[in-house]
Amino acid sequence: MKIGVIGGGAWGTALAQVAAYGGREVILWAREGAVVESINTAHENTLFLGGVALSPTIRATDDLAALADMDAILVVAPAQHVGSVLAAAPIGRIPLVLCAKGIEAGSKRLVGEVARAVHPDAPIAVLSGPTFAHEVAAGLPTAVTLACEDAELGERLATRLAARHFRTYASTDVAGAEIGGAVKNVLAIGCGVVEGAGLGQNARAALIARGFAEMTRFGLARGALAETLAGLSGLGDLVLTCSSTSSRNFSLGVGLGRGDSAATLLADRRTVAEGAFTAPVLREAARDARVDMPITEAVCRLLEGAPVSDVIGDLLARPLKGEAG
Ligand SMILES: NC(=O)c1ccc[n+]([C@@H]2O[C@H](COP(=O)([O-])OP(=O)(O)OC[C@H]3O[C@@H](n4cnc5c(N)ncnc54)[C@H](O)[C@@H]3O)[C@@H](O)[C@H]2O)c1
Ligand SMILES: O=P(O)(O)OC[C@H](O)CO
Repeated sequence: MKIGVIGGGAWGTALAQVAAYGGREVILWAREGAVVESINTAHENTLFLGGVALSPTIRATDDLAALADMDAILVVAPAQHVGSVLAAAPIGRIPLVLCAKGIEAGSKRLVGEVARAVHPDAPIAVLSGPTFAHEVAAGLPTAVTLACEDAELGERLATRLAARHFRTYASTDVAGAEIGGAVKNVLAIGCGVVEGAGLGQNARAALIARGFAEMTRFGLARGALAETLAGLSGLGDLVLTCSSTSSRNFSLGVGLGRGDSAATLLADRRTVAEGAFTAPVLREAARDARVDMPITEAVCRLLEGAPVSDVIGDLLARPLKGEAG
């Protein structure tokens, strides 16, 4: 099976490394000439995943046409850029495995909806779960959801993309897998704020639990299955991302919690913190669906510059209610 990867950031590179196990050839498209050069000459992505020795069977290119005869393509560009990158790629009927976690600003579309609009003939799958790129690239174990409406194709992709340390669990709930990954990034910013503002570990655990309630309400309203939201791509990834400064979203929140502005924190980064872009559009989508998402609303206010003490005070001052509500 010939596997292509679109996106030469940390996750695209780590997934190329997984796909290359057993000596399989992988072609990775990267936007940056420096990434292409570094992978092809030194077998390392010094810009986004330095220190990891990559398989020599991974070949990098800056030409999307090189992906024209792949059996499957992993799409690992940031969510806001998936539409533009895919529009320039020769996809036709090649199955697309979407690995970005976010919602497109403006259109309010999940990444799968974006891909379907650009390439209506391409089968769509989603790969998502608790996966820090540096751990996966180092061969540490994890497990992910591989969701595809076509169950047979999903099983085939799950089998082909699995490795000894990278377990894939097949599902047919594409929306559920996508919503978990998109929403957890926003909640991770909130948990980072709790850390940065020194609000304690009880507060972080409470925020994870109430955040999961929020993710579930939104997911069910958008047709997701509860078991997907409680699985690897939902709760599993939520717990990971809300617990570690290895998360770009969590660490952005830590900075906000210490009183830095989002503009300052984001200006210093080459890497993507998807939650910062997903939060405002998730708030809009939740309001459209009449789903109450107070933590998402709070994260949006923090990103917009509201003082941490005001936002936390307002969250805590909301009327008490039943836990199931
Ligand atoms: N890094 C991880 O541990 C990890 C794990 C799972 C999922 N993801 C998801 O994978 C996706 C990609 O993240 P990453 O960590 O690989 O990226 P990264 O933060 O390592 O690198 C940034 C990426 O954004 C790309 N980019 C920047 N501007 C662009 C533009 N205008 N058009 C197209 N591409 C542009 C860069 O080329 C680079 O590939 C995100 O949705 C992220 O949430 C990341
Ligand atoms: O660094 P983050 O916050 O983008 O998280 C990376 C992955 O999504 C974790 O599964």
